[in-house]
Amino acid sequence: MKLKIACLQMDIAFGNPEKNYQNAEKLIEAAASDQPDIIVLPELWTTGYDLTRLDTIADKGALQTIEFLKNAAKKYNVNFVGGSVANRDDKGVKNTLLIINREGELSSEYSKLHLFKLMDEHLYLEAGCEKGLFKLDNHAFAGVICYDIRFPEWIRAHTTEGAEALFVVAEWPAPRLSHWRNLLIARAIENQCFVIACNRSGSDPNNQFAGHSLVIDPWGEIIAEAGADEEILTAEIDLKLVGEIRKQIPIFEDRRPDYYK
Ligand SMILES: NC(=O)CCC(=O)C(=O)O
Repeated sequence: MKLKIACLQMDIAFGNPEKNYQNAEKLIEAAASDQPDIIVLPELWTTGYDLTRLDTIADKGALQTIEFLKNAAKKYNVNFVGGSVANRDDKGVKNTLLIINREGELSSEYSKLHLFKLMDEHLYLEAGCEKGLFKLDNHAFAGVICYDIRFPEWIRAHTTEGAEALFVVAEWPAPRLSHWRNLLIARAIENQCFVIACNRSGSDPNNQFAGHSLVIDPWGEIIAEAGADEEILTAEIDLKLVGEIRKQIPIFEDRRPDYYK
């Protein structure tokens, strides 16, 4: 039930997928030396928020990134919550989270449901329409993307279906660092689940990003927190704690959904 996690809090090169693949390769190799069970990457890690150039830099069908992560998963025997990529198909570009298991298979995908207007996502991206539930090593998890954490009802829709840990991949700007920390802690407490949140570091032409990737337990205690710069944040989580806390304060039994949606 114990899982070792490594969050790659990358500094993302703006609009430069090749440079980002190289950096990710280096960080994955370094993280793998500690034999983690799950490596997590941030949001839009191949392109950053270079949205005006998605026509040329988005990953068609996310195929290049899927191949990249599959190879790394097999090489290092590790699962990936592989961050999100700008994923182009005939209808447009989605912001898609990729889940790759340690056998090197694409186990699941989730496209960001809530588009963030403050960073122009609605002008360049298509929203997803499915939940981010997935399984790795037989454990039930959920994955969401950045702005999604402002929608507690969306996260709840995953934990009522059994998710024991919530993975969040993000490009969260520094001016709202306090929102990032408080929202993530709140999601952990109200859902009695682990929260593993991987943000990026560095800056792009429009934003300075916060870093401060976090691993939070189901009691709302911070187990590990990164600084502002590029780093690999590691932590060990014990999923047994989820059942214990849900038994102690049985909120999922005590809910009154007839009175609220
Ligand atoms: N990339 C994002 O979705 C950013 C969300 C954000 O900054 C917020 O305040 O919410």
